[in-house]
This record gives sequence, C-alpha cells and structure tokens, in this order.
Amino acid sequence: MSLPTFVKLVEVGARDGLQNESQFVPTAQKIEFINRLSATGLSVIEVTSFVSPKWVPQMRDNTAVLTGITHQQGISYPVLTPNLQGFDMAVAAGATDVAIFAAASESFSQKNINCSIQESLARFNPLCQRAQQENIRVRGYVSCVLGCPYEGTISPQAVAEVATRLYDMGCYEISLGDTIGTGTPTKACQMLEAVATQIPLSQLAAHFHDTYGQALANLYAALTMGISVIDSSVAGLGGCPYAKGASGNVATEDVLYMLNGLGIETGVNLTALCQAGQFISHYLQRPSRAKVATALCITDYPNQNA
Ligand SMILES: CC(C)(COP(=O)([O-])OP(=O)([O-])OC[C@H]1O[C@@H](n2cnc3c(N)ncnc32)[C@H](O)[C@@H]1OP(=O)([O-])[O-])[C@@H](O)C(=O)NCCC(=O)NCCSC(=O)C[C@@](C)(O)CC(=O)[O-]
Repeated sequence: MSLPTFVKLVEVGARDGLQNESQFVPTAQKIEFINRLSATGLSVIEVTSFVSPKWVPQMRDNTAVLTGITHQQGISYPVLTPNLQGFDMAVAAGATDVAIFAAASESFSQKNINCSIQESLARFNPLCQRAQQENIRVRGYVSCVLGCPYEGTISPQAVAEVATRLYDMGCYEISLGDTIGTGTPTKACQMLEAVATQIPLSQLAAHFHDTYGQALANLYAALTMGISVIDSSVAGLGGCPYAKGASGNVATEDVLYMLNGLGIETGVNLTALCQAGQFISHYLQRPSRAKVATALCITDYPNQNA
C-alpha cells in the first residue's frame, strides 16, 4: 500500500454546496465566496451549474457568477452542463471547463435529469464532441456509486459501465459520487476496483458525501488504492436536491487536515480555507460542519464577536 504524494482537491462548495439552499444566496455573496476560495491555493473550484432554473433555482445566476468572479491564472473554474443548451450558455459565459453528470441508478437519473441513463449518455455525446471542437475540457460525474436513495444497492459493475461510457466520450476525469454517503471503506474499495479495471486510477476522483460519517474513512481507503483527486466542500456545505437525506459533501477543511497529517501535498492553506468556510457559514447563519474549523475556532457562528 502506498499513498499518493500529491492530491488535487476539487472544491465543490459553491455548486454542490449551495445548490440545495432554499433561500437564494445573492450573486455578490457567491462571487465573494469563490474569490476567497481562489486565495487558498486550490487549483479547481467548481462555481455553478448551467441547469434549468426551474429545477435548481439557486443556480439561476450562473452567467453572472461565472463572469463576475476574478479568474485567477492556474485555477480552473468548471461548471455543470446537463445538455447542449447548458453547454452553449456556459461557453458564452466564458467557461473553459465543464462537467456532465450521469448516474449509476435509473431512478436517480430520472429524478435528477429527467431521463434514463442511456438517454443521458446519448445527450452527452454531442456535447462532448462540441467540447472537443471548441477545446473545452469535460469532466464526468457518476452519482449513486455506493447506493441510491430510491434503489438501494448499486453494483460496482453498473458504476464501471457508466463511468467507462463517460471516459470513452473524452472526459478527462471521472468523479465517483457517493451521493447519499451510505458507503463504507470495503464497499468503496470494491467499487473502485471495478472501475479501475476500465479507467486508470489517476483519472478517477472520489466525491463522497458524509451523511453517515464515513467519508474520511472511505477517502483514506480510496487513497490507499491510488486515488489522488478528491472532491470536497468547504464547511461541509451541501446535499442533493434529488437525494433526500443526503447531507453535505465531506468538508474540505477535514480532508485537508487528514492529508496534511499523512504528509500528502495539496498546495492548499488550511487557515485560508477555514476562513473561506467561515465567510459562507456566517452568511448562511449556520455553524460550519467542518470539525477542523470548529477545533481551530475558525468559525464565528453563533457568537460572531467572541
Ligand atoms: C436536465 C434538465 C434540464 C432536463 O429537464 P427537462 O425538463 O427534461 O428539459 P427540457 O429539455 O424538456 O426543457 C424544459 C425547459 O427547461 C429549459 N432548459 C433545458 N435545459 C436547460 C439548461 N441547461 N439551462 C436552462 N434551461 C434549460 C428549456 O429551455 C425548457 O424551458 P421552457 O421552454 O419550459 O421555458 C433538468 O432536469 C435539470 O436542469 N436538471 C439538473 C438537476 C441538477 O442540477 N441536479 C444537481 C446536480 S447533480 C449532483 O448534485 C450530483 C453530483 C454531481 O454532485 C455528484 C453526486 O454527489 O452524486
């Protein structure tokens, strides 16, 4: 067993973290939040989704957010695009990095993007071709890789099949989402083993939610298998509108603390990260779910001045 020496953290707080907020977070707050994340050393910050505003109203200011943030050199700012319509809007707003999202569960695919898995893949094909022509990088997501809120158990083979289809379409990286956080380390390893028979581990990312408190254990197991890209959300923000009970993504602060302890480089500054988490938690008037931020007292909720 050998751990990677460097891990790329993909910060999804501004998208996955905020998409489920029932109160609209003003565009200026989102922009300030993302700009603060840009000052932490992160190299990938997912910023918004070009999805239907009827389905996810929180992301309706996608163009204003993408055009309003300060784009720092060396940082990529991917956005979610479920179809060509979203892709065109994202590119018009200056996106150079997009993400498509499929599921390993039929029911989740229907609830999330209103079509079957096969239909979604057929929809992504022309999007990927267009992206290739326009020199836009495409990341692929697979949801429900360790369980589905509607169907329960999902087989590792089902995950591997969908992941492989996205990879074959040209996705540079496949992010494997434990959407409802039900996974445990053995299941995570079995799933990764199945996917790794088709796709190099270096092109896989772990995107684990912490609903059952298993995310760090699952990530450690994934690291031992050779995973070196981790998606996480500052302050543990998030959930999924189509996955009842899904709590936030694993908190970036907690992941970073673990990686620092393992001697794994990330290029990310823990204090700056905690401060960005503090900023958004303060806006949302909610304590951070990052244990590390709480332990380091880099949280000013509920008593902001203490
Ligand atoms: C995919 C659709 C659009 C299908 O939704 P639909 O209703 O089947 O779409 P449609 O093609 O029939 O179009 C219906 C209307 O939507 C509009 N429309 C169509 N496309 C777009 C677009 N791109 N942007 C803006 N508007 C759009 C279109 O113009 C039309 O408008 P109308 O004529 O009624 O006024 C919808 O289901 C949708 O937007 N779903 C997004 C759901 C979502 O964002 N979920 C959360 C992200 S996934 C996630 O969080 C999981 C992940 C990635 O984090 C990993 C994990 O943890 O598992």
